[in-house]
Amino acid sequence: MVDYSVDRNLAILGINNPPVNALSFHVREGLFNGIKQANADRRVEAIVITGKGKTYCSGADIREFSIPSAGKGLVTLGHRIEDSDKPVISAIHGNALGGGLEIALFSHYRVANKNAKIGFPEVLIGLLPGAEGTIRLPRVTGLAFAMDAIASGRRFDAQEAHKHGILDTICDGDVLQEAKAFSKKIIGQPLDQRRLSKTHVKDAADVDIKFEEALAQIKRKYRGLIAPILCLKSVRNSAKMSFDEAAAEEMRLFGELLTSSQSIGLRYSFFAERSAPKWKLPCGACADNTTPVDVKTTGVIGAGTMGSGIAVCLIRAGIPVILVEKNQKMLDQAIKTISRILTGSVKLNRMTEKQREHSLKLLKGASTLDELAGVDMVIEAVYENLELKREIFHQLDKICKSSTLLCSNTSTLDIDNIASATQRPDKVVGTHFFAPAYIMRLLENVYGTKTSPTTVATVMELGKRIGKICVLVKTCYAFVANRTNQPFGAEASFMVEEGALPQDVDTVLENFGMPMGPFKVSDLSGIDVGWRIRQEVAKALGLKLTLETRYRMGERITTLADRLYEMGRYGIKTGKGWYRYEPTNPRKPIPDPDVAKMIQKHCMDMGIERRNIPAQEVIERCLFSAINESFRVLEQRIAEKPEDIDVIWQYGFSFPRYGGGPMFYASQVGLKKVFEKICIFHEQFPYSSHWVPSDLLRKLASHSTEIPMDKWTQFISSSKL
Ligand SMILES: CCCCCCC/C=C/C(=O)SCCNC(=O)CCNC(=O)[C@H](O)C(C)(C)COP(=O)(O)OP(=O)(O)OC[C@H]1O[C@@H](n2cnc3c(N)ncnc32)[C@H](O)[C@@H]1OP(=O)(O)O
Repeated sequence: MVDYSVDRNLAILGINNPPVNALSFHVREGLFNGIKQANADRRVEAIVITGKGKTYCSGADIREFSIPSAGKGLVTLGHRIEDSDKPVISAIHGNALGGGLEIALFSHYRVANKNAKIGFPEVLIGLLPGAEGTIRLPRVTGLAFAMDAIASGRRFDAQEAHKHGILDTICDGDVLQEAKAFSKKIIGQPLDQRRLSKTHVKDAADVDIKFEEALAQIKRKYRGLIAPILCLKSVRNSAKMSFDEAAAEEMRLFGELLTSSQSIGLRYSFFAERSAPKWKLPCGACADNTTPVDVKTTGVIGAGTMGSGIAVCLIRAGIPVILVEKNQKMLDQAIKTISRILTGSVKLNRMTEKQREHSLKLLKGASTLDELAGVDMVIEAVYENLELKREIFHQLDKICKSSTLLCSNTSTLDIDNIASATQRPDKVVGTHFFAPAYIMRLLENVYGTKTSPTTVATVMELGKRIGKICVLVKTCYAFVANRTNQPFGAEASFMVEEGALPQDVDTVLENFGMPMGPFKVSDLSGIDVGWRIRQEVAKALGLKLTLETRYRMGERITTLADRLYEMGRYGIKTGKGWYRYEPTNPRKPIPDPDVAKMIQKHCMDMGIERRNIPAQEVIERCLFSAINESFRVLEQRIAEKPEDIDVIWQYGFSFPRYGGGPMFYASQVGLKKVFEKICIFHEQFPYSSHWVPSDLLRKLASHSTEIPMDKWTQFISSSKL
């Protein structure tokens, strides 16, 4: 794990732990022994720590944090490095992150390649740089930089690190050669001033002001998160306490964070996000054994909000788009909107003006499908109507070259049904983007019964190219995202009917960690949008909708949202929805007594007795109903693994990252407790089929011990299939 070699008067310790050279136990041991050996070796005058392969070191092994001896030995190793009688130079290329940067700060000198990335990302997994990082960095850079870097977790480049004194030199080429040349200048120089534990924080006198400034910013930016605050406190200690006292306190704070539920959730989320792109089909095809085809040109059908947003994603990533819209006025409007979105990106420094111009050149408007004959991939984004989509796919099948992939941005409709309108069902797939498509990171890719592995590989790869987090799911009504979110929204509305007000439900869920409650989301996305979908579904089922009912086809429903629609309250766009909005601050929701009156009248008319709904009930009914549906989705193999569902909730519905997602939340509450509560709600609300307990959940909950998440799906084959 650490290769030891001697090159003339230099000992080279090469960290060799692919893929990211994490500081796992054997790496720490190897470095410790290497330093010892080099100090005992008469030939050696200086020691270089470097990384084999693509990177120097990306930090502690995050998986080891779940075992009791987490990170033990890193500080001991660090002290061994700093105390070395022979100078130690860290030669950095690729990444020096977290514990990797700490090893560099224990070293006496640091040289780096100009492309290296440096940082303390621990806060992103709910921790702080607990191997004296919060005590050492301010001694090098001063307090303001250290507070910002440690509490934000951002990665910065070698130039910035050099400017702030973290790096002694940066080079263009091979960093090991640079370290060798550098060693000639420093061999024989006294080391004491190079040992950061012997130095002081230069701007210590300003610590209180800087702390208060940074704290105010952190509280605004990272609402509800503990780690950024403890990061700041530990940096403050570096200026107020002796080195040893601050280091001891840092270790205590690290221990507190390590066992915090936020860090446990964030560490889970780190790996869940990385597991999502590792798709697998029932036939055995998977990401590792399937090659995607190269997509050079694309077409997008429909220049509405979704189509325009998807076009932005593609052209921004350098992929040409033909945007087809038969209504010329809409097409012109969409092209203007796309241009405006890209101008916004320039203003936010997310792209340069030159990149914006280049992207816009990749966009071509067209009025007929014939223009799509030669493209490699088409994404249809017309409104949610099965017959319309089938007709479009039928035509595309005749127009497009035989290799063209045909994708639908449907959010609910069966992919098999759409694919059966073509002679190429193997090349038909769902690509479900989330609004606004150019902002939301999730792409829910949906395979049908006949979708080929190559088609799946291609949409997964395309998603990655355009910067999305892709999750693959199997076709069914509403797929995973909307299907598991539906009961969550339904229960929120039922509770308003039973006694809560929209703002009560929103506040509880926001306190839980959702950035916006469901009623604020509904106002943002448009009450008319939901209304139109309900009308379409009713039309397809041949149903006549009425406001004066509580049941439809044996299921409990609520017509509260339809009543708002009838009142012309479409949400933010009309200045009124579940809330009201002042023209002076059109995005700020204000609880509206008119809505409360409407709700009360509705309840009176429908004979519903209102009651107080406790906060705990709001959380349990919203989340447990979604969890129950999620277990069904797993059971039916619509989602391959629980992590996929959680990633969908994080990136599609902004579930707090530290909460993991509904499945992780269920694992933390305990499946037995979740199951028992679901059974109670099922008894209480017999007309909501989302409360019928999932068989898989029942099976898992019946075990005497909690079954870990990675074993959940094993219980499907042994029971139902
Ligand atoms: C008293 C005790 C005191 C102890 C104090 C300890 C203080 C130190 C704490 C730390 O160092 S915490 C870790 C800090 N480092 C990070 O958070 C880095 C996390 N990794 C990344 O940001 C990225 O992985 C990367 C390094 C930028 C590389 O990105 P890339 O896109 O190239 O690859 P990935 O797909 O993300 O990763 C590849 C592979 O590697 C796994 N992995 C990455 N980093 C770690 C890690 N630090 N520990 C364990 N595993 C890691 C990642 O999960 C991927 O593997 P698979 O999941 O695909 O199997």
